[in-house]
Amino acid sequence: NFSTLSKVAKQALLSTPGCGCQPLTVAVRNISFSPRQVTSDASFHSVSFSETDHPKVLITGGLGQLGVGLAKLLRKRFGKNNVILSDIRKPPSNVFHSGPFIYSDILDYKNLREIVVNNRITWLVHYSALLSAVGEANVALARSVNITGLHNILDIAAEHGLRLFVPSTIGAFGPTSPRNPTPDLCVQRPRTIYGVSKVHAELMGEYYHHRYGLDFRCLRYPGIISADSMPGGGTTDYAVQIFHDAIKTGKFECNLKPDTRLPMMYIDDCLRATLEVMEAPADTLSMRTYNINAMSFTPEELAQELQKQMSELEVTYEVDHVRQAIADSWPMNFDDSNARKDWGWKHDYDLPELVQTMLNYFGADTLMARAN
Ligand SMILES: NC(=O)C1=CN([C@@H]2O[C@H](COP(=O)(O)OP(=O)(O)OC[C@H]3O[C@@H](n4cnc5c(N)ncnc54)[C@H](O)[C@@H]3O)[C@@H](O)[C@H]2O)C=CC1
Ligand SMILES: CC(=O)[C@H](N)C(=O)O
Repeated sequence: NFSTLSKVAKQALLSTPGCGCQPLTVAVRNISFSPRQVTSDASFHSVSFSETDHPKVLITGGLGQLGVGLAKLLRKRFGKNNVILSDIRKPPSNVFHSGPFIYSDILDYKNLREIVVNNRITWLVHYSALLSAVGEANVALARSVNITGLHNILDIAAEHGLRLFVPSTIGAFGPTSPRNPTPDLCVQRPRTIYGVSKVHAELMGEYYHHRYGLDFRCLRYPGIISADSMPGGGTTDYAVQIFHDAIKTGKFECNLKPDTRLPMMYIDDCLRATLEVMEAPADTLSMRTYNINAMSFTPEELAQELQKQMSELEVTYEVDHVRQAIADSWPMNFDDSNARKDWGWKHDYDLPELVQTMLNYFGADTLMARAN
């Protein structure tokens, strides 16, 4: 009946909107229109930039492929002690000694809140996630980390007036999206838990922005290629592994078909884009979620570019059907014209510069030694 229904509805309104496990505050539970203690001008009780010289940044999931590099870039800009890396894994000693590191499990709402409060955090970069291939291998964990964890992050950010960056991905598109090129706004029906969770993150972040004034910023990254950090279990991992195997053995077995075209980017471009969009004045952002891109290539094209310098490199193909199906549903080319127009996005690395930079990192000496 109506009275039971309205009791249930009231209960739902009064319960915690975020993690579902820890109440935000007593005040939150008495305000049905907001997920947090205060509304849009939340920053009055947190530290704003005008009060400090620099933002105080927390990076979650910081020990993956991208976090350590981002911490390095942000520390150069804002000072070593203003950027805290966090993860649930034990940091290698060089990372531990290079700046502040803290344990943080994004599924633990109270732990997150304690870190944000004790360190007077003003920017949150949320990198924790399970990527596309590992996500398919463990859907329950991916759902929990990528969706429940994101809810905690959104509520913490809203409650404390933080500027929040959450990366999305080319994987947020699916087989019914236009693939060549894929614009910012189009059908998004991904077929992986990773993609579903990232569309959810985009929509929730934008909803919190419009509803509660959360300063949410999101870039859809292409596959990222780095030399000094390994990818965490995605579909684009081959484009990193090929360099390691080429240098070590002169051979590479690719798990995608030779003509699988995907958007890609060198890590320095990706991290710079992240800093640039975080620093962009709010009035330059006509959207809160942007595609960014640098290049698009196939395994065959990448191998050919490498073979220009390592003519003896042998590439064979042994297709992984899970990864291939994912790649076949993703964009082939990414339209990032809005990012270029609104906040001046411009990539530095195309395929030849990428390959040269990666080979330089691994050392011309190693290559020479192999050639002789
Ligand atoms: N690397 C790439 O090619 C791309 C990455 N992205 C996004 O960028 C972000 C960072 O990516 P990567 O560094 O490559 O990911 P990664 O898989 O290398 O690292 C993710 C990190 O999250 C941590 N993590 C897992 N569960 C956690 C929990 N409960 N609490 C705290 N941390 C937890 C892991 O320990 C790991 O260090 C992710 O959100 C990813 O979706 C988006 C597109 C491309
Ligand atoms: C493109 C991504 O999001 C990631 N590298 C993956 O392949 O899962």
